[in-house]
Amino acid sequence: MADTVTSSGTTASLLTSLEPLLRSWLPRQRWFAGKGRPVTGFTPVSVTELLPPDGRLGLYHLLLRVHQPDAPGAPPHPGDCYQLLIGVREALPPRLAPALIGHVTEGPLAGRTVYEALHDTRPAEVLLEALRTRARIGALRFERESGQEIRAGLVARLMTAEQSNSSVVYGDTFILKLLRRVVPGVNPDLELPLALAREGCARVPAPTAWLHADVDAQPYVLAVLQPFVSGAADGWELALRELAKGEDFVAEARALGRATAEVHTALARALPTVTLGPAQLRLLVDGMTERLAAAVQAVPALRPYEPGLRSAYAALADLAAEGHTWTAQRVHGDLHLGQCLRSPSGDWSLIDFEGEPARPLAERRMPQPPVRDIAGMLRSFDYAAHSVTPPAPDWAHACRAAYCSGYAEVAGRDPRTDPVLLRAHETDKAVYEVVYEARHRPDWLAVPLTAVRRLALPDQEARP
Ligand SMILES: Nc1ncnc2c1ncn2[C@@H]1O[C@H](COP(=O)(O)OP(=O)(O)O)[C@@H](O)[C@H]1O
Ligand SMILES: O=P(O)(O)O[C@H]1O[C@H](CO)[C@@H](O[C@H]2O[C@H](CO)[C@@H](O)[C@H](O)[C@H]2O)[C@H](O)[C@H]1O
Repeated sequence: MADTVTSSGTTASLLTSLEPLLRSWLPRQRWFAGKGRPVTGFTPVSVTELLPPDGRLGLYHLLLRVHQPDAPGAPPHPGDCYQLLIGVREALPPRLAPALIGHVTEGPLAGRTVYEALHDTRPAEVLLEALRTRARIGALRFERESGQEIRAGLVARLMTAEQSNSSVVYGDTFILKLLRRVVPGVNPDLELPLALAREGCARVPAPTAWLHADVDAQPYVLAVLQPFVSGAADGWELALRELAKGEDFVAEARALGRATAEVHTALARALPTVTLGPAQLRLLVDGMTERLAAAVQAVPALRPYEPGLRSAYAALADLAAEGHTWTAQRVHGDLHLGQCLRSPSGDWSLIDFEGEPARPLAERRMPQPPVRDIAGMLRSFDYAAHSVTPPAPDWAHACRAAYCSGYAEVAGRDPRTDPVLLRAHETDKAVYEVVYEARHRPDWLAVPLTAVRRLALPDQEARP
């Protein structure tokens, strides 16, 4: 552990007290990626006292490596590192009951209650104030983009929607996304919006400030503050609303296609692009094939479709062998309707450039064919249409076509002109979704499995 800044004596006691409480609390959090395996222990990566516990409220920032038995067949892993903001109080007021982690029974903090401090306004406001003043506390570095101001005294509220990370809204002005599972290195959730903002692309809220830590000479991006798009609705809720009314979503799908193309065009200007020749395409296909094999192990319901799904990748390998090449660039990496925000004036923004949370950071930062994001959105229209009763495949088909047309209007190239590349990427995404749902929302598993059945059929190349 690098910098540890606490009042004397409280660190060891805090960690000892927390261990049994976190063992049962952590696996219940939506953002906890190690579900299904017991938590066997912790190693502190960094512990920073933000408020001493001698007053009414104590506040700790923790980076904890969480130990779990390795998943069956997986290579040995040191354990994921999670970011926690822990509050300490004498007792919790009723409004904070959902934030309870547990009651400390031993040591200097005995009799106190520890809780998830992001639910509490004062701790969340401590973070904003630190960003506003560019504070340095222990290993924590609170940074603010030059020329960007933060007004003092904005009131905090935690966003209640369960996500991969946790977000706090300040007034109606800013939103702070606190990353939960953190890895050292450049984080695309800061890197890409900053690059886009500096490129003048208005389709992404520009980062105002961010938190990072240097631990054992390793940089960690921990949180990003952006302007809050007030009154926005996300594409997923809008799509479901239209489906419920029996209305199409074609105009919005086209606008989303245009917005995606604008972001892709700006990313291609701001960051390097590469040509994928036979060797790189081989690696791309190998990656897809390996992910499918791992997914079949994890979710046996995929097994009957494995040969059909493999044929999607084999078709891409054949084109590569014939000498086809494609351009790759930095992309969003996990684009779906929930990542698209429509402002009250009707403008679309894209958010959450973290990529697929389960993938290694180096992989998420690699240039990829832009069709990867397009496939994500096409899957999302299909998701919406298959999450209602009765399913509405024609609704999805119309959205998918309109999205591709909108994309082509801006990018000058229609993704449907590359059906083999598109099918391979849609297949890869559907396989990812099967694993994601099996792990996080088993009740939803049938939705991507429906797509898997379709994508495993050999005549899919002509779609959408
Ligand atoms: N700039 C923003 N303005 C308004 N709402 C936002 C903004 N950024 C994110 N949100 C809301 O916060 C939610 C979570 O943000 P996101 O970046 O997708 O986090 P996660 O990685 O946890 O999914 C989004 O679904 C959206 O509703
Ligand atoms: O938490 P993130 O937004 O980073 O993304 C993860 O969770 C998403 C679900 O919340 C998941 O998306 C899948 O479900 C969506 C509907 O809830 C659907 O619109 C998407 O098309 C579908 O992939 C996403 O895959 C996962 O990475």
